Amino acid sequence: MSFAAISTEDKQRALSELSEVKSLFASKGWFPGTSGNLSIRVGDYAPDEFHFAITASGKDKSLSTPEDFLFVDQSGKPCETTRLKPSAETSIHCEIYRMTGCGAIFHIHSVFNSLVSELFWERKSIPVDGVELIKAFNIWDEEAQIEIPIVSNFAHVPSIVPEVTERLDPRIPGIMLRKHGIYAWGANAFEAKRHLEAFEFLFEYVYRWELLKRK
Ligand SMILES: CSC[C@@H](O)[C@@H](O)C(=O)COP(=O)(O)O
Ligand SMILES: [Zn+2]
Repeated sequence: MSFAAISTEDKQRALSELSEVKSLFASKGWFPGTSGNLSIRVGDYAPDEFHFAITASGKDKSLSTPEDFLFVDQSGKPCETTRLKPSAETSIHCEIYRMTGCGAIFHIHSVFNSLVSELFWERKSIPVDGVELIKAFNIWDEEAQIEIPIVSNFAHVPSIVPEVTERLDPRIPGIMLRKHGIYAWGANAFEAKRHLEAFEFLFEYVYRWELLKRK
């Protein structure tokens, strides 16, 4: 499906959902120092052709302006003429959409997600054992145990992508970048938000529990 074939209503809906999520996450302090990026897919999906709206790079994400978002294609190229630059991390969004066919991807930096990414770096994943909020990922096993993958954080963002390809676990709707932040996704914005909120709760839990155990 070409970008032109996607209805204006669908594009507008994606932009207003992004705007709503951005304000909410900003109110939680989830975009310190212009960090973080958000995207929502529009139109039909095929692994080799899809489109999504994404936050423009380097903006103060606690503000609402007419220049907050732009549309890009599956290779991260803008779909329309614009002076806006897509997020510096667009290639990671492209790869997650390509691999999962999801509908929305939200990325934030927080102190707890950065701490646990380093705490468990040698293990290459963050273990979570039997915490109720694992159910937010649609994992309903009694005392479920999950591992959230951690990948390297390189200054050259495209170099991060092959590790995402290798480590993404279809059962877990998130991947952590070392000492950087979490990417969470879902079928739509509602689900991606639920997943991100659950991850952040679990990271704080895991961090505090590790400290208690080590006392
Ligand atoms: C300003 S520090 C954060 C950035 O380096 C990056 O990790 C980030 O999340 C935001 O980049 P952006 O290009 O605005 O999407
Ligand atoms: Zn980031």
